Amino acid sequence: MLEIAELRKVYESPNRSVEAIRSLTFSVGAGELVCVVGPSGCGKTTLLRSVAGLLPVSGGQVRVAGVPVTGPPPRMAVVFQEYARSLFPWMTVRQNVELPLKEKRIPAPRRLELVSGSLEAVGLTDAADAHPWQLSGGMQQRVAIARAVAYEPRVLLMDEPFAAVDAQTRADLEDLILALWRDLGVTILFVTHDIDEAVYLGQRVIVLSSSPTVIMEDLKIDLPAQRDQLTTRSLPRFGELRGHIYERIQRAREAR
Ligand SMILES: Nc1ncnc2c1ncn2[C@@H]1O[C@H](COP(=O)(O)OP(=O)(O)OP(=O)(O)O)[C@@H](O)[C@H]1O
Repeated sequence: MLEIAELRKVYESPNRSVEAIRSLTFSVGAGELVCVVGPSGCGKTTLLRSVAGLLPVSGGQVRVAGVPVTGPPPRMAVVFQEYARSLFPWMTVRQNVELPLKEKRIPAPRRLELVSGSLEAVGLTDAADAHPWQLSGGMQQRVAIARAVAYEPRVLLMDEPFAAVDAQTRADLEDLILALWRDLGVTILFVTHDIDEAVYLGQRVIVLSSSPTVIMEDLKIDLPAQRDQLTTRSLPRFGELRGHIYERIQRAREAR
């Protein structure tokens, strides 16, 4: 579904050039959930924005379902960390979720169906007529997730989506993503700086080096497919995988 081939990104400005990504090559199969971790500033957001077609790349190519990305690809949705900035405060929850569907020119009856279905999936049916600023941070992020889900994406990109919520809400949102992923069969590329979160969610975890970035490791997470916060996180294998990734990232930081 996603092919990233020798992706390179250099940010050029008149007095400075920053080589954010040197060369990245990996792919994500249809229906896979792959997490990306790496030291701060290693280019995780740059990678995601390149895949989303929001940033011109300096070299290499990104393909979605075989088609080279030159702008935002169809049927791709992105959830960012800053939910407060990604929702329109003057619109209700329902209107926020509906907006991209209007832009996609989906007929009104189908829009209603998709909006109700996705609000129900994230447990926000009762908040449909509230405004984002009347909701907690975790609820606002669920609105952003509902908006992405209503769009019926085949690829969902998530950029540290839970970094700004408290630990309990974060665990709930992680489980929400796992449930949606299983139900919808969507392909997910999930960027996080939280190693535990990457191991808990991912079928694979890609570990990036410090900038200029290359892949340090592409690790299969051989934990049972059925995951839950208590059992999965207390498995000895969970600890081993976490320790292994932690050590790789430490090494990446020291090599800077
Ligand atoms: N618009 C820009 N212009 C110039 N340099 C940039 C720009 N955006 C990012 N960079 C640089 O590219 C590198 C990668 O940044 P990026 O935000 O992609 O990293 P990140 O891994 O997402 O960081 P973090 O984990 O701290 O969120 C950094 O050195 C950053 O300073």
